[in-house]
Amino acid sequence: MNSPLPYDPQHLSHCAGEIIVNVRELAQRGWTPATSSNFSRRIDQSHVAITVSGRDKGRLTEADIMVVDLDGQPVATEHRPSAETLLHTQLYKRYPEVGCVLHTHSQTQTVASRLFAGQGHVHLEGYELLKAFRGTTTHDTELDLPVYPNTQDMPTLAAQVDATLDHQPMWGYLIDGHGLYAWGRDMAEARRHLEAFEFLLGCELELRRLQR
Ligand SMILES: CSCCC(=O)C(=O)COP(=O)(O)O
Ligand SMILES: [Zn+2]
Repeated sequence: MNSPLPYDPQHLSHCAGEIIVNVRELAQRGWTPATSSNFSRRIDQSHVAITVSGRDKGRLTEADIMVVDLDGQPVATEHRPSAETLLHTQLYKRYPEVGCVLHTHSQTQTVASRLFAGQGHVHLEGYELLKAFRGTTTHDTELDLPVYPNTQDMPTLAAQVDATLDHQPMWGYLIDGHGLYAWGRDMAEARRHLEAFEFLLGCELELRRLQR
C-alpha cells in the first residue's frame, strides 16, 4: 500500500487551481515572458505548492505545480521546483501568515530594476495607491522598495532579503535586470501588492521620462 501523502491533496488541488487561473491573467499582460517567473501558495504549515522549473507560466496545468517543504525539498514528486524556490520558502518560513508569493518579469519591473539599482531602492511616496499595501491607510506615507543585485546564487540573494527584513517590513522587492517579488497572506493580497508595485513603478518611470 502507498504511504499517505504528508499534505492534503484536495488542498493542493485548490492551491494549484488558484495559481493557474491567476497566473494565466498575469501572463496575458505580458508579465511572464519566455517561461520566466514563478509562483507559489502555502498548503499548510510545512508544505508549499510551487511551479515546476522551466514551464510556460501562461499555460500552466495541475501537472506544472508540485509540492516542496519549507527547505525547498520536493515532496512525493520527481519534478524539479523553480530555480528560485529558496526565495519563496524563506518567506513562508519567516512569516507563518504569508500564504502566497508571486514573482514576475514585466518590462516595467525590469526597466525600473535597472534604473534604480544604483541607489539600491525605489522610493515611493505620496501615491494614493500605496494604500493597496497591507497596513497602509493613507497616501501620506513613504516606502522604499529594495533592489538587490542579480545572482544565480540563491542563498546569497536570500541572505540579502533576510537582512532587509530584519529591520524593515516589506511586501516586495526588485532584483536588478530580473524582476519583482511580491507576497501576501493569500492570493488576492499578493496579487494586489504585485499590481500596486507594477503601477507605481510605471508611474516612477513615466515621471523620469517626462522630467528629462
Ligand atoms: C527564462 S527565465 C530565467 C529564470 C527565471 O528568472 C525565472 O523566473 C523562472 O525560473 P523557473 O526555474 O522558476 O522556471
Ligand atoms: Zn525570475
